[in-house]
Amino acid sequence: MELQKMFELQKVLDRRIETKHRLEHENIFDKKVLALLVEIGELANETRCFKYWSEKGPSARETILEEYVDGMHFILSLGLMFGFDRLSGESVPGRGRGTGDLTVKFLEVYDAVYRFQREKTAESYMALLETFYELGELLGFTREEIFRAYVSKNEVNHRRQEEGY
Ligand SMILES: O=c1ccn([C@H]2C[C@H](O)[C@@H](COP(=O)(O)O)O2)c(=O)[nH]1
Repeated sequence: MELQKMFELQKVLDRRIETKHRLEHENIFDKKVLALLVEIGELANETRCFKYWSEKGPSARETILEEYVDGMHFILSLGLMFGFDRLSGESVPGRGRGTGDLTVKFLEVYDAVYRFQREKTAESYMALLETFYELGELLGFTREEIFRAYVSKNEVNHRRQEEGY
């Protein structure tokens, strides 16, 4: 299943980054949370959904998808820190809430991140993953598309580590 495969790829990338940057004994939880919050902000910026003062439209779909999977990287990475990859099972059941206002959904995602940061429970993690998938659905991305874009960005991230990014 896609989610399980993404967790596997994320584990390999994270190990590589941690070894290269000597982070095996560091607690980088807060940095990962902040990195995720920044990625969500970058994604919101590309959609321009909240820019009521502007007439410019959103960025290209591909650009938005790439920002989305950057966020997915950090969500998976956070889950791996607590072994929640094993809990996620076969699939994340969509609550069918991938509809509605994009701005509201972004705020729900931020809320889910903060809740997970406080609680660090399997339940709050699954809620975060679900809300993030709902955001993806609202942006018009299928799970297959998300998976393919994730794999491709994961490869880019490996290359960047090779090149001393
Ligand atoms: O421990 C980490 C650190 C970074 N990334 C990935 C996630 C994003 O795809 C990308 C962020 O890179 P910037 O372009 O924002 O520097 O790096 C990880 O997967 N794991």
